[in-house]
Amino acid sequence: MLELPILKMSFRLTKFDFSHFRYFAEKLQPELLGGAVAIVAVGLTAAYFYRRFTKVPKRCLDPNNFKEFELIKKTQLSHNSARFKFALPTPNSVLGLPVGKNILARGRDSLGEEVMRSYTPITLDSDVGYFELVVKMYPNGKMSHHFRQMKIGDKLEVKGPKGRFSYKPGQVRAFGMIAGGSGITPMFQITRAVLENPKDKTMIFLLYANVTVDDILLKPPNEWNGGVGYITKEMIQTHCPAPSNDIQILKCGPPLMNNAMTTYLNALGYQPKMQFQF
Ligand SMILES: Cc1cc2nc3c(=O)[nH]c(=O)nc-3n(C[C@H](O)[C@H](O)[C@H](O)COP(=O)(O)OP(=O)(O)OC[C@H]3O[C@@H](n4cnc5c(N)ncnc54)[C@H](O)[C@@H]3O)c2cc1C
Repeated sequence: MLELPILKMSFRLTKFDFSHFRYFAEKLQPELLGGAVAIVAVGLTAAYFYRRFTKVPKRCLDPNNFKEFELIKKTQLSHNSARFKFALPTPNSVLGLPVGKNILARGRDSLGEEVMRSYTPITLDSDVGYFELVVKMYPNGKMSHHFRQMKIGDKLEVKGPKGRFSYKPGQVRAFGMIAGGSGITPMFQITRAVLENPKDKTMIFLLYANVTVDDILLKPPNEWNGGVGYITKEMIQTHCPAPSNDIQILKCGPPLMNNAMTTYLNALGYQPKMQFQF
C-alpha cells in the first residue's frame, strides 16, 4: 500500500463583522435621502471619469476563443513538476480569471494529436503582466508531453474562464480543503485570495496528500514534518470544520481519492451542499 505524506495547515481568523453596516441601515433617515442621491450621482460621475481616464487593466481571457501566451520562464520544482510563467500581451494586462475558476489549455500529445486539459493558475489578477501554472507531468500523460516539450518563447493556447465554483469574500465562515497532488492549485489560489484581503476573515483548513515528500507542490522551503498515510475519516474529523451550513469542504485530487473523500464526508454528516469537487 502506498503511503501518502500529509501536509496540514490551518489559518485561524475571526468572524466577519457587519456591525458598522447595520448601524448605517438603522440610522438612515428620510431627510438624508436627497443627500444620498447627490452623493450617488457624484460617485457615478467620478467612476465614469476614473474608468475613462485611468488605465483599467486589460483582461486577456476569452471564454469562446483560444488565445496564445508566450512562455517566459520555466522552473523545475521536482522530478515531475514545473512552474510555467506566461507573459500577458502588455505589462498592464491581467489574465481576468475570477478566484476559483480555471482555464482550458490546448496542446499536442506525443502523436501530434490535439489535447485539451484544465489548469488553475496559482496567480491572481493582482499579478499584473503575467500568469503562472504549476503543472505535474505524468510519464504517459498527453498534455504532460506538451508541457514537457515547451521551451522559452513557445506559445500556449488558453481559453476561459471556466468552472462551476465562484468565490466571494465571506461566503462561508470556514473552508476545509482536501487536496491530492496537483489538486493543490485551486486551493492555493483561493487561500492566496483570502490571505491577501485583510477584510476577508474566512478560516482555512488544509489536508494535502502526496505519494512522496518530493511530490509536495508549493511547499515552504523549510523542512516538512507532516503526517504519513492515506487521508482518513478521522483526519477529516480532526482537522476540518464540523458540518454546518456556513462551511464548505473543497475537494481536488485524483478520482479514487475524491471518491473516498466523498464517502467519508457523507458518513460524517456533510450534506452535498457543504461539499464541492473541482
Ligand atoms: C479544474 C481542474 C484544474 C486542474 N488544475 C491543474 C493544475 O493547476 N496543475 C496540474 O498539474 N493539473 C491540473 N489539473 C489536471 C490536468 O487537467 C490534467 O488532468 C493533468 O495535467 C494530466 O493530463 P495529461 O493529459 O498529461 O494526462 P492524461 O493523458 O489524461 O493521463 C495520463 C495518466 O496520468 C494519470 N493522471 C491524470 N491526471 C491525474 C491526476 N490529477 N492525478 C493522478 N493521476 C492522474 C492518469 O490516470 C493516466 O494514467 C486540473 C484538473 C482540473 C479538472
